[in-house]
Amino acid sequence: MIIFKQLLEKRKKNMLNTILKHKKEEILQIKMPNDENIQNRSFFQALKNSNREVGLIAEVKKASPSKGLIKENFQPVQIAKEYEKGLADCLSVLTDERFFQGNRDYLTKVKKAVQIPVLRKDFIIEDIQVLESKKIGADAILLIGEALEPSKLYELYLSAYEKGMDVLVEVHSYETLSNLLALFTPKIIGVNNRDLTTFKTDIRQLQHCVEIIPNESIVVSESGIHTYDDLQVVKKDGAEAILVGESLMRKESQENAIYELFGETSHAKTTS
Ligand SMILES: O=C(O)c1ccccc1NCC(=O)[C@H](O)[C@H](O)COP(=O)(O)O
Repeated sequence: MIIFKQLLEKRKKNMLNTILKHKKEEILQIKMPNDENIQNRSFFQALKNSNREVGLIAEVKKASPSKGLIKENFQPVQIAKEYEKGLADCLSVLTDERFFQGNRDYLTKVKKAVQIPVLRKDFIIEDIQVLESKKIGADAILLIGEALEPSKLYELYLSAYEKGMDVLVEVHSYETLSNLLALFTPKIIGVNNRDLTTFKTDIRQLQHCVEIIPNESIVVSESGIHTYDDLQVVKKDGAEAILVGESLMRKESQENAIYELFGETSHAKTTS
């Protein structure tokens, strides 16, 4: 039993590396899709002018390495439409197939079915994936500080903006953030409450980073946000937006799940 637990821990510890190793192989097989040519939407502006005091990026997430299968009978377009009805500001769609049971076609279908901006949630490490993201209709991509050298991340960041997409620059640690800020100021900074090497999640992670985040960057708190009380905690720590997947996905109605998370009883636009 102890050996089994140790093996499980070891496997979890290496998860980010395992994913990145697989991505490097996957990139060699990318078949560039036809250009979907769907009109670009500003992810940044949608968060800046959010429907609520704290903006919401609602994630379309079937499964994850830490939780396994999250949503049986997964219908990405239906979920996305419900999120939009619930006044999510933006959507995040997981496109990684191996570890999250996502698909790049899900993103394209979702983008065509809703009016709000869509983030491609994947592990982007090479420019070819940035181009691919644009072609499938992404309005924004995720770049992970713990997965990339700062200079590489900046190169991909510039490439995304050149192509008309926004970037959610995600970090977990103060150190990663501080190294990136020495190079440039991302327009949108996400602090992931989940350590991607151990899966340990602490919704107070933002408090370690917030003091060095420049005023002009939008601050997003990501992962592990389940309740209205969690939302109050991250808001108090400085979150201007949240990225939520699992807790919304596990509910029967994604629309009602949003109201519940924000402590709302009705479909009211609550920005003052
Ligand atoms: O979710 C995971 O298990 C995971 C494991 C390894 C790398 C990334 C992972 N998740 C990506 C995310 O950042 C989350 O999907 C996102 O922030 C939403 O988190 P949650 O609300 O906890 O589903």
